Amino acid sequence: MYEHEKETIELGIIGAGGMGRFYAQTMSKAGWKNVNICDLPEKYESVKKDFEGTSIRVFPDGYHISRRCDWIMYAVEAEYIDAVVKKFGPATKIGAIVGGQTSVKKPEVEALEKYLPEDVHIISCHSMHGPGVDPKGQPLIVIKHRASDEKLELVLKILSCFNSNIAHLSAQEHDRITADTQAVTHAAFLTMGSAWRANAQFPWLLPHFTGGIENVKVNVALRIYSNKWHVYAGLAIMNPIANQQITQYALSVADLFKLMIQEREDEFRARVRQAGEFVFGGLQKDHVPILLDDKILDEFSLSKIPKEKQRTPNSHLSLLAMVDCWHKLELNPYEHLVCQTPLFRMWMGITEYLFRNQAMLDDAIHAALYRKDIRPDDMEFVTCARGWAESVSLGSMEGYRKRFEETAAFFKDQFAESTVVGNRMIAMISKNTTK
Ligand SMILES: NC(=O)C1=CN([C@@H]2O[C@H](COP(=O)(O)OP(=O)(O)OC[C@H]3O[C@@H](n4cnc5c(N)ncnc54)[C@H](OP(=O)(O)O)[C@@H]3O)[C@@H](O)[C@H]2O)C=CC1
Ligand SMILES: O=C(O)C(=O)Cc1ccc(O)cc1
Repeated sequence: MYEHEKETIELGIIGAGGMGRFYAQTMSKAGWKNVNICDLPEKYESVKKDFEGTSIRVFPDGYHISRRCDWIMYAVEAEYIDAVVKKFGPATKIGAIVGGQTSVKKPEVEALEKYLPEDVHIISCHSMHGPGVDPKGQPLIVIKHRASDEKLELVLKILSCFNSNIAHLSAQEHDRITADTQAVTHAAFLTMGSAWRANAQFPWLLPHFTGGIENVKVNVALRIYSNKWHVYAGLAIMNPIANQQITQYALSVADLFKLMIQEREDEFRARVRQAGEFVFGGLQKDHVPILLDDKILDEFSLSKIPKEKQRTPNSHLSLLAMVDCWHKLELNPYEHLVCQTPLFRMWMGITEYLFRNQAMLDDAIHAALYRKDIRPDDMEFVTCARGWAESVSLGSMEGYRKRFEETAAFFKDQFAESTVVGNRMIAMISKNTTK
């Protein structure tokens, strides 16, 4: 397919990190003959070495890419997008198509509009998964920002090699939806990690954090902390809508906690019930649950605790607060599945599981109100949720990095194992992504 284009079109990627390499390799494997990539000039020799023996061409910097390529993708840190496009954008070949892969589109399209010559087309994209995940069936957002239909057609041909589910959105729609699908999800898992660290807990050693949906919490939190901090910082701090949503999440956590410690059972139950009805009440009778059964999740444990000792009740404050947050923001997460990432799907899956399983929800509510032995965990969760929300609203990338790295260091010995288990979990949950 597209044999002529594959021989003649020059594809270019600026930024040879995880995503840039993943794009270059996938395109080259699909038969695109002219795939070009660069990173920073000081990394030229090492990147060249990494691509030795492949047909991918490595260049010293973005000027080389800009001057020769017909399709160009900036795959750099969101924080640097303005500076990098400012530098190389003006050298773009006449009539080329340019876009970015950053996880937040407002700063990206602003930079492209500002620095690219007017005869250049702007079509951005965003794969809704990390570089280690099979792209087949995962959402791939395409943003035709300033381009002819003919150029869009060419971009769709180029991106077809991922076999992803293409969704067309504007930059604004993208940022509104991903604030929920990604930024709040990450905030919840980041909070779990820093709360465990604050309590000096390795959760896989504790009965109330092992088995079933607890395994998702532990694996996903560790997966995030084992990745690059700038990905999470960029999409939270540089997206103004993300800030509002993360702030509401922290507020929901704190409000619920205040009702819990005063044992105001009626109000607490009413608030959880109303939120649950708002989010899940409209589901059709034949709705297929995202997770079929939480027993499936038992096999994704990092724990060595025997199964029969598992399952002591947990308040699931993180999940109750998520549903409360969606309710307060009047936001239906099912409408956002168009931008789902594997981690969001997992998060939705366990939330849906809890709220549609009345016995489990009752146990969680009871534990939240009356089990004093888990209060220290919930108290740290409240503190850390507010800490992350403040860190995002202060807008300091450096502050975010410090918070992130402190917790990452605490968990680092477990990363190798959690990555393997996390990959299996993502493969399981992605099986019916498109359904
Ligand atoms: N990782 C993920 O799961 C996903 C990430 N994204 C987004 O894609 C983008 C890239 O992410 P990812 O690949 O993970 O990050 P990486 O940090 O792995 O890659 C970014 C690369 O760009 C390089 N770079 C920085 N400035 C320049 C420059 N002036 N010229 C050439 N190269 C430069 C960086 O170098 P250095 O490290 O020295 O700064 C780095 O090697 C980010 O915006 C991220 O938000 C999108 C989807 C998924
Ligand atoms: O699945 C997730 O949320 C991830 O953490 C991976 C990820 C990170 C950044 C993106 O822009 C898209 C996907």
